[in-house]
Amino acid sequence: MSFSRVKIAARLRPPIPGEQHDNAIRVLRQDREGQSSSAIVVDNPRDPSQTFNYPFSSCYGEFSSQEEIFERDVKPLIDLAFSGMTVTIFAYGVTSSGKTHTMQGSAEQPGIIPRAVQEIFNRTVSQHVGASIAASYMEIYKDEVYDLLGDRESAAKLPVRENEHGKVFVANLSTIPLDTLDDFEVAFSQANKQRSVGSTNLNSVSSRSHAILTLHVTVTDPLQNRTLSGKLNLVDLAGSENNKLTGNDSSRMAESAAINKSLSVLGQVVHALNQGASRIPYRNSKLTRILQDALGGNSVGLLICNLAPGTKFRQDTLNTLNFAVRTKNIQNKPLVNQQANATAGPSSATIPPPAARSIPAPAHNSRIAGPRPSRVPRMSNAGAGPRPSLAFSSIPPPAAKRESLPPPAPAMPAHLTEEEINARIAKAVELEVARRLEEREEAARKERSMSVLHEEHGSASAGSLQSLPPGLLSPLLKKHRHSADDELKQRLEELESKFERGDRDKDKRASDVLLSPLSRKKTGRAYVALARAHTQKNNLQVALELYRKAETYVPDNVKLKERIIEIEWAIKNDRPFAPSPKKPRRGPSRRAKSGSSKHRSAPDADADEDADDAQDSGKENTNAHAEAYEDEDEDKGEGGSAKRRRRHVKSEGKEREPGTPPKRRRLVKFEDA
Ligand SMILES: Nc1ncnc2c1ncn2[C@@H]1O[C@H](COP(=O)(O)OP(=O)(O)OP(=O)(O)O)[C@@H](O)[C@H]1O
Repeated sequence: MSFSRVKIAARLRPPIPGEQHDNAIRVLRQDREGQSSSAIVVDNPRDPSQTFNYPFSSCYGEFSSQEEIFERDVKPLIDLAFSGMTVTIFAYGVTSSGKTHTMQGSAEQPGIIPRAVQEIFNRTVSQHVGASIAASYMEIYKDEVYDLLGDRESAAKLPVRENEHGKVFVANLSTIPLDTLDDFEVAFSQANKQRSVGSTNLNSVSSRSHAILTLHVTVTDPLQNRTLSGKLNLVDLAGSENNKLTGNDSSRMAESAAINKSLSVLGQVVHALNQGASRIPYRNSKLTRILQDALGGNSVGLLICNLAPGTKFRQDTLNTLNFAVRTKNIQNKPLVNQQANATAGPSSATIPPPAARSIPAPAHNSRIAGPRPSRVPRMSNAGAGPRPSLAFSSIPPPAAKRESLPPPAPAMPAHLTEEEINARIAKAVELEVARRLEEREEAARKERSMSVLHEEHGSASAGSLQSLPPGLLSPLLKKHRHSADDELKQRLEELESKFERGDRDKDKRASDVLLSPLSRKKTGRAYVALARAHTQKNNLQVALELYRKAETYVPDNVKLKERIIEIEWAIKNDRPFAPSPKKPRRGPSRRAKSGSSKHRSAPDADADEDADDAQDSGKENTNAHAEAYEDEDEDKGEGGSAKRRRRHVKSEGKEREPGTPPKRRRLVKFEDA
């Protein structure tokens, strides 16, 4: 089976009138040796002389046009929908960051939705005589699903169900056939008037719901006697909200709480997928249930991270970008939805599409029959004007009519044998490092019992660290020297030589092949532990390489980035570097108690923190993004979260003396809080 990672694009909007403009968040583009790269750069809130870099293949700045985004990132995905795949594109970001602008746009600057519809029609007309298009459009408001193509005043809450093939669908959601672009324009404009919007301090037309437009593309392929059913899900998420900034009143607060909760669950789903968890909490919100296919399912995914500019939005931006980094690791397994045509009888390879109910097309311009009336109160759009309508005519026609459909994007490579080998190597590395950590823990425990004082001065583990073998992977290599598995031996040798040479490019490639998110995290943690050992021996250059290596496995780890900056600083200024001494544990951690991982109880608490506490950087904001990344602490109550935030706030505000290394903030560990 082929795998496909969720692709990430980041878009920084320009300042809007009345907003202060500063450069705290910016897009960096570089062209080196014919290779172009781009990144979002954010000033470190605690030290403006330092920055956080988030490299993504698609980064758009304030001058990027709607067309640029569509042509570069969306159009290629439309090919996949025509090949029978499900594609999900979702716009994510804090309120007022430009999600609706990106998805819908305006009459002057049409966004992804009108452009995608036009592109589908262009192709259908010019290339696929047998193609048909249909649409459904729903909103998730306060965790209930409503049909936006029906009469919203008397809308029923729609149930979310699963069909016999495990596909999640919204029951009774209407699907309208679209014969012309006009059909869509009329239905979509009408539906958007019904979408729940409200006015907040940050956005006069703020979306109060998540909106999901699905375009169904059915292509009959008479040559192969099959019908391909592709889908394009275009998702405009409601933005997470910091109620201090939005100035929400009580009714808006209820909406805001629902928005923040669903986004928090989205964060938990992404986190669980990254952890390789056996239970993914899709069912904890309608949003994640409906997006299940896009997150670890059979859909091809594009996440567009919308970012608002300036210091005011910096923490939200960091939260959004950290979410993006986590999402990037999610692997989907795209499937082609195809059915053998009736004359040929059912094909064994057939994957039936989800059993969503279609309703007949209304006559042109006619209202679509609404679902059963309900007593669900209609939410108020008071204080907000309608979103501007779209003008499809303003989208320029394609330059030239294409003669034939470009070949579908090649299937993603699925080197299963390679994966197996990699998994074994990852496991071997993990086991070896775990063994070493255990040895060290044992030694440290003995030492601690001899002298508590000694430990408090940070030298407790020094003796045990001396006993670490000089070669990093050599013991593993030795262990497998007589193994019958030549490929495994060869890969270990490669890893060994790559690492010892410090060949970072190849090294990165080696890290890329360890595919399981859990393995990545564990391996990252292992490298952090080794790096720390070298730091304590003052082998700063080696330690730096090891930390960088760790970063390739856990790229979203803010603390790790900070540690790298600190060591770089120490090397550059020829200063020794002393990691902060480990605080003694007050008692067994919650994780240790639950026995979830023996790595967690390793004595190298700093390393453990380094690998785990990425998202803790500045959680002062009480918005949903921040909550979403606190999801490690699954059973935390709100009080616990607030307590942690207060502690973080307390630790802020101490300025660094010029000429001293950047201080590493010691974060309160979840277990301690
Ligand atoms: N790239 C852009 N260029 C110009 N204006 C933009 C851009 N992105 C957003 N805007 C403007 O910023 C404002 C907020 O954008 P938008 O309503 O799309 O945000 P949002 O993320 O959908 O907010 P919410 O989550 O509250 O619905 C709007 O006035 C919009 O026109």
